[in-house]
Amino acid sequence: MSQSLHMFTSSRSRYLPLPKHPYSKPSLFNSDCRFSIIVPRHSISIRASSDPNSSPPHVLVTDNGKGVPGTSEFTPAAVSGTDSSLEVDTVTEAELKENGFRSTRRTKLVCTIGPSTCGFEQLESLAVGGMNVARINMCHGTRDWHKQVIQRVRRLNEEKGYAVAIMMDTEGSEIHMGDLGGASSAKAEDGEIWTFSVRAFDAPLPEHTISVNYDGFAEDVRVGDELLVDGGMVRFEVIEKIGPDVKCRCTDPGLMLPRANLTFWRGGSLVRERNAMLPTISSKDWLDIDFGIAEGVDFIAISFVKSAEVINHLKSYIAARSRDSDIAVIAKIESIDSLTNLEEIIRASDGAMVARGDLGAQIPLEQVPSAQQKIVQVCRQLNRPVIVASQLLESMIEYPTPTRAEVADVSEAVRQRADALMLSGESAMGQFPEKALTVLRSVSLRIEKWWREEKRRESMELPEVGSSFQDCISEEICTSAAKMGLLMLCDFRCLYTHVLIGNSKDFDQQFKESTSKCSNQ
Ligand SMILES: Nc1ncnc2c1ncn2[C@@H]1O[C@H](COP(=O)(O)OP(=O)(O)OP(=O)(O)O)[C@@H](O)[C@H]1O
Ligand SMILES: CC(=O)C(=O)O
Ligand SMILES: [K+]
Ligand SMILES: [Mg+2]
Repeated sequence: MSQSLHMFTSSRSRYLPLPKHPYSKPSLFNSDCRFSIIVPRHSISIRASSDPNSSPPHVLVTDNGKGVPGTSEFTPAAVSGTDSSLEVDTVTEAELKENGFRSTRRTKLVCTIGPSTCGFEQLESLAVGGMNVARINMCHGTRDWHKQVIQRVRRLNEEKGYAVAIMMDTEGSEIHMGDLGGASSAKAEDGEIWTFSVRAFDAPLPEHTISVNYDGFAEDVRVGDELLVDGGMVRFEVIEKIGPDVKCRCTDPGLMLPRANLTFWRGGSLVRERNAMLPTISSKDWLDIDFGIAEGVDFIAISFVKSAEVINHLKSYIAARSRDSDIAVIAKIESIDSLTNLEEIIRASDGAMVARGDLGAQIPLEQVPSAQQKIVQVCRQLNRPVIVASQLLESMIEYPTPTRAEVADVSEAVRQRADALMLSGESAMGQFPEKALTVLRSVSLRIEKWWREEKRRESMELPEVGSSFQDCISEEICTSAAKMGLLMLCDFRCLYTHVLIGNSKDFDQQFKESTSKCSNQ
């Protein structure tokens, strides 16, 4: 019975912007929402909760602690939060003032921070541009470098009233290249012969040589295999094995970046030899996780998750390390195993990421869009926030405008109801990080508006209802109750916002309209 409430809350949740205290830890996701409107003789409390540790997700609207209020006449007096004062962050407030509640963006935006964006002013520009989460990728840079970024983001929040969260992304222990001996990139030309080796080299590396982090690489690979760098951005064919060295001929030229991921394919399938046994969380990752806990990051994203077990393990580790920590664990779906165990992984996690970069190196590229759709759908059904990541605006690393295809891709992710979109290289090392963020923001807003205009909000599929007649009745009642609750929540939020930003004269009118709308539903 609770399943349909659960489902409905999650499907609508993205459309409910969260009230935020400027200094509170913001949620990625829009379904944990509690606030009260205090008006003379009434205390209207609205609570939409998806806390997996508490009761099943639900929406509760009460007046003076009882029932759902009817159409009584209220006059606005004050607005206050339940536990602490509730405010929206500066960016949301500016958006509200400019566009009003109906046009406030719901899709959260995640920016990977790298050399292009690590300065205080650059971070501030991203915050102004709507960045909700700053992601630091532990594959790159030192802990001191990341620590500085975290401190700058915290300072921005404290001094300027932003609510930017920090997400730390682990390296994971999949096979990847070394750091190119300090070079920022290496160009492989068509037909060139390169050596991939598990030997340890002193910098600089011999010409056309790449070091590989996985000791079993030379044994696992076979002559004739296809070697893909970064999911196929550059391709090689294995032509010879000489002890620890593997000689390869470049078949698809391109630019290789430091620590790029490596996969090898045989007869059209990904080869998963002993490397499938590599731990999801490496010893370096555990040290990074300790660092993240000590720095109080808001999210830890785990790369190459294979099963729910690793998520549970990490969650108990975090709980043991810091008793009242509320670090959320995000499962990155980027391996074949994570697709196989999708539901149990998402159930165990606080959210998921469709990490299309590595996913596209593990499954054929043409299967990535349907995998994305499936992951987003499972997240909606299990009430977990989901981030769509990688190559959303890849061309904007170099160019100031996106391609039409990229805009269509961003639109599709929003249309699928992803909770958040992520920039990677575009913001980490691209030439136009702010422009890329503007594109994400404006496309998200446009598609959300389109949804509202098309009145598609209701069309989310409900899970299979029980087969017996009695079960159906319960489901129907629950669904209707949830719809009503959410509609009210939406409208109360609207009223709340108007009061908050000083536009309270509409309060009475709007309250009457919204409550009568609810009672007509
Ligand atoms: N902290 C950093 N320092 C230097 N370069 C960085 C940093 N973070 C990201 N980058 C650059 O931006 C690119 C894209 O970043 P991204 O976080 O997507 O990494 P990735 O290497 O593709 O791995 P992942 O699969 O973890 O996303 C990287 O390849 C790297 O060149
Ligand atoms: C984000 C990430 O890890 C990927 O796309 O592979
Ligand atoms: K990573
Ligand atoms: Mg990845």
